[in-house]
Amino acid sequence: MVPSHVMPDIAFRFAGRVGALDLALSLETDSAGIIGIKGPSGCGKTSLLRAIAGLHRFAQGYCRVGETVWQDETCFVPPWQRAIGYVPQDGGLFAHLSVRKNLLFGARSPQCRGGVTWDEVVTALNLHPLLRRRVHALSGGERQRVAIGRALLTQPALLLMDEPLSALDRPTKTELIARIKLFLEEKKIATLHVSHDEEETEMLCSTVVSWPALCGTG
Ligand SMILES: Nc1ncnc2c1ncn2[C@@H]1O[C@H](COP(=O)(O)OP(=O)(O)OP(=O)(O)O)[C@@H](O)[C@H]1O
Repeated sequence: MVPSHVMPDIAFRFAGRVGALDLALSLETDSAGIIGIKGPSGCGKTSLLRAIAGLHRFAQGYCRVGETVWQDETCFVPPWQRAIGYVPQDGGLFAHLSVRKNLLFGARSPQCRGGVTWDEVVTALNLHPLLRRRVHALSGGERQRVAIGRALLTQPALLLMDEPLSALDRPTKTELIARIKLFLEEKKIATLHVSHDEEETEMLCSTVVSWPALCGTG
């Protein structure tokens, strides 16, 4: 297994308003690994992932992954130019397309740089039986596997996962977590993972950051 210290480090500091909340968040890591983010409902975890993805712009922000700066006082890199794989809470799949076409959409992303192959992703997430299916005919857990696969195929430097396994039963989830963890570590994909399931977080993540530790330091 490849040690997590070879993954790119992450540094961010955001401050600003989301809805009725004033948020100040910061985190700096020497080695990113798979970082779990815990916190009460509504504290801003999704907003944080959206800010890192470039989908929400805090009034003040700084965000760097490895050597690459995505936001600071002088620059704001648009979402499509960030090497991000984002798995939103609802999966964000295209309902009118097949699973194969959803996955290909990730693979065709302009941020592709190689490293993660189609076969590896399809095998790791056991997507072979689903490839011809339409998204609207999938179960919630199947959709989540496809959403993770699509995000991985974009060859992300940073993977953002928001409740990615919430629709899975415990045995399936346990098996999938082991496969995903191995995959992310082998491919050195730094990851931020949000979940209310403490067991999931404990199994998947190398580090867990609680919301109070993230807040008030920005
Ligand atoms: N587009 C929006 N407009 C206004 N308020 C918003 C918007 N998005 C989120 N909020 C508010 O910002 C706060 C943080 O929301 P966010 O979804 O980031 O929290 P969360 O920690 O991910 O919650 P959960 O664990 O329930 O998913 C909440 O009070 C929410 O109501």
